[in-house]
Amino acid sequence: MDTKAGWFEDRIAAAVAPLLPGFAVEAVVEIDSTNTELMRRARAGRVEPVLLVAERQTAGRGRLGRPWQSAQQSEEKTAASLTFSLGLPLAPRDWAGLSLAVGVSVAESLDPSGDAKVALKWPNDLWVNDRKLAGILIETAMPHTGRADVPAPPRYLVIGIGINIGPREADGMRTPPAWLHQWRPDAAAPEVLAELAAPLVRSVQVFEAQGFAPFAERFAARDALRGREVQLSDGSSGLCEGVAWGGELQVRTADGLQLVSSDEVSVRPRGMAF
Ligand SMILES: O=C(O)CCCC[C@@H]1SC[C@@H]2NC(=O)N[C@@H]21
Repeated sequence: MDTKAGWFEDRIAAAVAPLLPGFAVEAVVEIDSTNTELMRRARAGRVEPVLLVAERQTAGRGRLGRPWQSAQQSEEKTAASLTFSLGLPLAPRDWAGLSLAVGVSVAESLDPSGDAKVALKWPNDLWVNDRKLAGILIETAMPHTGRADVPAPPRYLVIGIGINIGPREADGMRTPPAWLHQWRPDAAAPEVLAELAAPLVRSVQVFEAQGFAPFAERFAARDALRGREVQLSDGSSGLCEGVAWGGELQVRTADGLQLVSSDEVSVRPRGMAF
């Protein structure tokens, strides 16, 4: 982990740290993966609330074991990607729909008016015109106290988010990229993080108390798949009827209405390759 202070780290400290009381805000130049680092810490018993931001990741990870490659950094003082993880202990009654609630929060921060058409592609991508702007990787660790008579704290949640800020090549991505500078040419990663960090923490707290229900209509308003023919990675296909109250995708196939959970399959609008 390269923690040498630079412009990026200074700006994160100045712009973001004051907005997140109770969280350690850490910015590093280079790391393997911000998610991997917070999961390592949690397994070692370090379960404090933290926001870890990296200017570069050398082994960024996406869902289903896929790599997450950040956009190429430019020569100027602008990070082409925003990559960070938020870690905190959490004890919701039900975890279903958490990644959707996180997506709603980030989409609303990046595009409050909806004019930029930032859409949510179930279960955890942000799209603009069917191009991937951002991805979300949620992981949890079960901290252990090492003593049978001492109850374990709630699960430690790690929310990793990668956002394309500047232009990037498709470079093997499954979905062609979109980037924030397409509609906000002057946006810089530290300030973007400052816009979305506090609403994200609030959203996670709302989710812990109330589950997915407060986010369901907001998800529906940005649902990229509802009303479209979709294909699942298990080969079946059908008409997407939006997201159920439990966060599952509803797909009407020849066999009837299927409730698809995110662990089972990937989904694409028909005609797009997996
Ligand atoms: O698209 C996906 O499948 C999810 C991508 C998540 C990428 C972010 S970048 C910050 C954090 N660290 C990682 O290694 N992954 C997440």
